[in-house]
This record gives sequence, C-alpha cells and structure tokens, in this order.
Amino acid sequence: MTGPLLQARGLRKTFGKGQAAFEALQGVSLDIQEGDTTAIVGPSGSGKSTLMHLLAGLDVPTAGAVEYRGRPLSAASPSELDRIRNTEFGFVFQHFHLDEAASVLENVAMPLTIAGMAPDERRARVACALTRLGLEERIDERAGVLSGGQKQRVALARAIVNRPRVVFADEPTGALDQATGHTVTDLMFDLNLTEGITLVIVTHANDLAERCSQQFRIVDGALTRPLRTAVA
Ligand SMILES: Nc1ncnc2c1ncn2[C@@H]1O[C@H](COP(=O)(O)OP(=O)(O)OP(=O)(O)O)[C@@H](O)[C@H]1O
Repeated sequence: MTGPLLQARGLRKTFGKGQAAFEALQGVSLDIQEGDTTAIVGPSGSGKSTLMHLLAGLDVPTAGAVEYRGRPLSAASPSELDRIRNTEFGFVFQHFHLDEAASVLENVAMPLTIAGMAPDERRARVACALTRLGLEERIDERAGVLSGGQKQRVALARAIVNRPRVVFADEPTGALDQATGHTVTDLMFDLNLTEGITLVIVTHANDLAERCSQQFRIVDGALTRPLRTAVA
C-alpha cells in the first residue's frame, strides 16, 4: 500500500439541530501513515475525541470523508465496518471499559469471541497478548480486583489480541498516576516499534504527545498547523 493508512478530508461534525446545533469539527484534514504514532492534542472540548471516533468509524461525519487503506469508510457495508473495527482496529479508553465482574480472560477475549473463535484458541491468543503485557498470571482473575495500571494493561491486551493494524487510544493515561501512565505508554510504543502497530492517541499529557512522530493540535474544532510531521 502506497497511500496513507488513514486519511481524513474536510471532516465536519455537527451535534444537535437548528438553534441547538453545535459544530464540533469544522473541516479537519490529515494523513496518518502506517507505523506512525499520532497524537491529537488540544483544550478540553476542542473536538479531539470526536475526531478520533470519526477516524475509527465509531461515528459518521456530517460532511467530509475518512479513507482507510484507500477506501472510504462510508463505502463499507455495516458488516464490513464491524469487521474492520473488530479485527483491524483496537481501542483503549481512559476508564478502561472492562467488564469488572468478568475474568481477565473473558475481557481480553471479547474481540475473538465476537469474531467466532473457538474457546481453546481464544485462551491461547489471550495468553499470548497477556504475556506481551506482563499479565499472564492474572488470566483467570476477576478484572475488578486489578489496579488501575493493570486494568489499562488488560484493556491494551484486548486492543491487540486480534493483531490490529491501528490502536486508537483516548486519554490512555488520564486515569493513571504518572509512573503507571509511563509504564502503559512504554508498552504502547513498544508495540509500535516491535509490531508496527499504528498508534492514534488523544491526550492531554505533553510527555506522551512529545513521543509521537506527529502531533495534531485542534482548537475549536479546527486543526492548527501540524506541530510536527512524521519523518519517513
Ligand atoms: N454526542 C454529542 N452530543 C452533543 N455534543 C457533543 C457530543 N459529543 C461531543 N459533543 C460536544 O462536542 C465538543 C467536542 O467534544 P469532544 O469530546 O470531541 O472534545 P475533547 O477535545 O475530546 O474534550 P475532552 O478533552 O474534554 O475530552 C464538546 O463541546 C462536546 O460537548
């Protein structure tokens, strides 16, 4: 593939209607190459999560388009979009989004369960992802008993268990103390380095944004100039 992995052109997103309409994104265009680490930064309420949701096909733009591997997401059928989100994208959120009553195994296996993988194979794949993140011994524990940093590592294991091309992370260190946040950040960048997983990270943390190969700053729904562009 020669073009960008992800391309956004003229993205607009309006929430609400009439008098209550609010333009959260006002024409955002950007490119993300395979293997890039991209930070989306900006003040609270500026549109960072909205942009990430559109790039990941979790929401649809009011105008403009997102292309993934040269093809508009809008051209994908609902089942194809589900498949892309489940197998090619992984997701990490600030508050982990784990089922605390379920085991680590069940949480991490979720994308594999959705994909219809057999239980034995699921367990092997989950064990592999957990080993990658230093949590293999917690596989049968209830997710709710883990510390915040461990929960985020479980969420990261779930994000990579299907061997995705892209991991989208929305404030992945936002609920963690600094040291734990650094551990999670190191693991994410290690996945980028060793497995070529493209990272798209919404963050308020300057140190995390600084580590990325490119940063986009968004203010009031529009990009200011890219702060730094990835070197090939
Ligand atoms: N579903 C929605 N309905 C109405 N308004 C929304 C919706 N989602 C987001 N918004 C508004 O769009 C704007 C951008 O929200 P968004 O969550 O993208 O900002 P953000 O930069 O990620 O903020 P934060 O850093 O605080 O998470 C905000 O004013 C928000 O209130």
